[in-house]
Amino acid sequence: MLSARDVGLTYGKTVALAGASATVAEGSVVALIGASGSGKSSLLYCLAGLLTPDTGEIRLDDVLLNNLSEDERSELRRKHFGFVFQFAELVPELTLRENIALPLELNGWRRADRKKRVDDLLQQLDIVEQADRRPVQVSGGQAQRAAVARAIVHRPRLLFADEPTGSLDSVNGAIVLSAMLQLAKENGTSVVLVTHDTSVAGQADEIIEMRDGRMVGSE
Ligand SMILES: Nc1ncnc2c1ncn2[C@@H]1O[C@H](COP(=O)(O)OP(=O)(O)OP(=O)(O)O)[C@@H](O)[C@H]1O
Repeated sequence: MLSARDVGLTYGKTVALAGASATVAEGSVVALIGASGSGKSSLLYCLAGLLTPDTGEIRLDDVLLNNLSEDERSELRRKHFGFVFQFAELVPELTLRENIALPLELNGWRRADRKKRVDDLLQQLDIVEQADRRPVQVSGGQAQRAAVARAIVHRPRLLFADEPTGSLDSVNGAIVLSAMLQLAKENGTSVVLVTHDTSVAGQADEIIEMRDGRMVGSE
């Protein structure tokens, strides 16, 4: 469904990706692992249409992402992609409930449908009591669970997660990860996950190990 072929990306003199390829099948969980600086996040951002590679192709079904305009790419992300980053990156002025509802507002969901969907997720992620607090008024694990809810609330086809458990202790990390993977499965969402943690990677359907900007084994 989503694929990168022979992707190259440089930042000035730094080669971040040197012919990286990857395929994400419908409904599967793919973990990107590898040493610091090996290009994991760069590949994730290229796959997600947040960065445009210098060379190579990114395709979603038959659509070549490289050829889309910035507006077309952001519409694709808004409708079909969800994102979880290491630090929840919620909007600080909004409550957890309001943060989670944001993608639904942007996608034009009706108020009653928004409320039902957000209430369901608050319950599934066990943050009902914190729903009307702002991010600074909840724990890191609760904020990250809200970030997972926000990433998946509009039932995206793809969820991109960059070290989603990296800022949490192991107990909270495990809770966030299992919630994320379970929700993804229920929604038929594929997941692309960058992680340093082998126990996290172990829960993926497929592991892609990066070294020097490409997949290990493809040199
Ligand atoms: N915005 C940027 N400007 C300049 N160089 C960058 C930028 N982003 C990444 N790089 C460089 O590109 C290379 C690949 O970075 P990338 O973040 O993809 O690696 P990573 O495997 O995700 O690393 P980490 O595990 O440390 O996050 C690194 O050498 C990095 O320093």
